[in-house]
Amino acid sequence: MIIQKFGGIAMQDKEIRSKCIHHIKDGLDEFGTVVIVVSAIGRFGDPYATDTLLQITDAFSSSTAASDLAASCGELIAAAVLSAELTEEGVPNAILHGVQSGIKTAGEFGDGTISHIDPSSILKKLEQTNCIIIPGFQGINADGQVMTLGRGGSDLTAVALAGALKASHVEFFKDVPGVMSDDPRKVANPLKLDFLQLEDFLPLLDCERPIIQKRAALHAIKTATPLYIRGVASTETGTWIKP
Ligand SMILES: Nc1ncnc2c1ncn2[C@@H]1O[C@H](COP(=O)(O)OP(=O)(O)O)[C@@H](O)[C@H]1O
Ligand SMILES: N[C@@H](CC(=O)OP(=O)(O)O)C(=O)O
Repeated sequence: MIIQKFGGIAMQDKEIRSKCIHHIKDGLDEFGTVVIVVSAIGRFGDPYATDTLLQITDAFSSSTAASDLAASCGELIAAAVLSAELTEEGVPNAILHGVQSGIKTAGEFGDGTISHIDPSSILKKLEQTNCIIIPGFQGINADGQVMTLGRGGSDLTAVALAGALKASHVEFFKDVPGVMSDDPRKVANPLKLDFLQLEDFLPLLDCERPIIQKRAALHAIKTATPLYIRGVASTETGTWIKP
């Protein structure tokens, strides 16, 4: 089993999502079972992007619980869209969201942590289908409320699920071909790295827009989970990051 994570850019439109579906089919062929984690579609200005949802009303500053519930809907919509498009392409799949995913959270709204994952519902569903979609960035707290996991939190969802489900690794699909020696938006012609130790990856995440959430990388160190970061639009070899 592997985990595949598709972020907001990889989910941006149907054309790019068809490339995601190609990677999912490849994952199913090679590894038999794929658990997919999706982020909200697009970036600010796109109708269901996280930053768009967070600005529906300035009253969200008065209720972080309400703000989290609204923000979580972006990933729910993304899961529904990808599920329908996979079905259209002949790939049977199921969505598990909210309490069904077994992801329990603690901490503050807007910046929750995963306290525990009960994998039983996912494992039960995997007896019926080998392709499951989990909306990233969210879990359910001890009071049964939806809580989000901090910006970039779908990465943490993916890595934490890998640990709980004993997946062999997590594949991240990006608008860059892999991890570069520097952010290509900031530095011209950075080198693509083929291999990194998880510890050596951490300093590359100390920037304004890291390639994955730092908390997700720290979780991968804790659970010794290998990560593979690759371009969504190509079959070019990406970057392996291993314990
Ligand atoms: N060292 C790096 N190598 C490659 N990309 C990097 C690096 N550091 C930061 N980035 C940025 O990460 C972006 C991809 O991450 P992001 O857009 O957050 O993906 P996602 O939507 O999948 O979470 C790239 O467009 C790039 O600007
Ligand atoms: N959609 C959330 C969670 C996330 O991880 O998104 P992305 O994978 O697009 O960075 C955010 O914008 O913070």
